[in-house]
Amino acid sequence: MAKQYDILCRLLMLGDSGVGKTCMLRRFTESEFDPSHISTIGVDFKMKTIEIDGIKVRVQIWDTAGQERYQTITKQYYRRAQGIVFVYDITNKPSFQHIAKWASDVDEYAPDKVQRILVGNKSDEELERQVTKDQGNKLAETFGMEFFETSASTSSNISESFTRVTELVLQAHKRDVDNLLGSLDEYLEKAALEDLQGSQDPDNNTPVPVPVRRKCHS
Ligand SMILES: Nc1nc2c(ncn2[C@@H]2O[C@H](COP(=O)(O)OP(=O)(O)OP(=O)(O)O)[C@@H](O)[C@H]2O)c(=O)[nH]1
Repeated sequence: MAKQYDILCRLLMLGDSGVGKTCMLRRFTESEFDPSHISTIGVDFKMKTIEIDGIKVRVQIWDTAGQERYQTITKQYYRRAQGIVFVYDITNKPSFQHIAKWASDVDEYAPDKVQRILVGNKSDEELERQVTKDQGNKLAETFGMEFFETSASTSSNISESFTRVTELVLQAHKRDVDNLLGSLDEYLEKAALEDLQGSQDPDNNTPVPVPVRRKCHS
């Protein structure tokens, strides 16, 4: 059985209801866009495997409900997040103003090492724009985050933003990743050696074990 991925990373999407979190996630994982708005209840997640610097990363992305009434549930997911995608809607100023609140919740409930990016979604709706790109950039700078404008509708910057936050997570966990890859190399060398020895011994029928799935932090 071929190894399917090297590392698992957990991302969390946060932002007001209707900013397009579910659509962004579906665009990234399924290359689809559904214009209807069915509010997420509590949390949901989707997975996608991407390759970064030769490492196969299984990205598990948690999509949270933006509605206030689910906040008690969704906050329970902050603790295990390694990366956060804060999303606002460029055609909805209040959703932009609320980013500060989402960010302060993350400060309170997420691990210190958590990586964050800021995303202004619905960039295809230029005529309806209420938040300028410059305002987005400045807010991101204030919080020390990288900034993207995306469109789940046209797919603009969707893959780039999810890939970037995953890269930031890998960088933040670099030592863990190096250790994992180091032990994988050792393991493969050992397995190859055993395989070679086995092939020289006609009585040796031992199967070569397959690397198991591992996570990128404890
Ligand atoms: N024009 C445009 N519309 C979008 C885009 N992304 C999402 N929408 C629309 O915005 C609405 C809300 O999208 P959702 O993805 O359901 O929003 P959400 O943030 O997941 O909402 P909650 O689950 O309630 O938190 C839907 O009607 C989408 O069609 C986009 O990039 N461009």
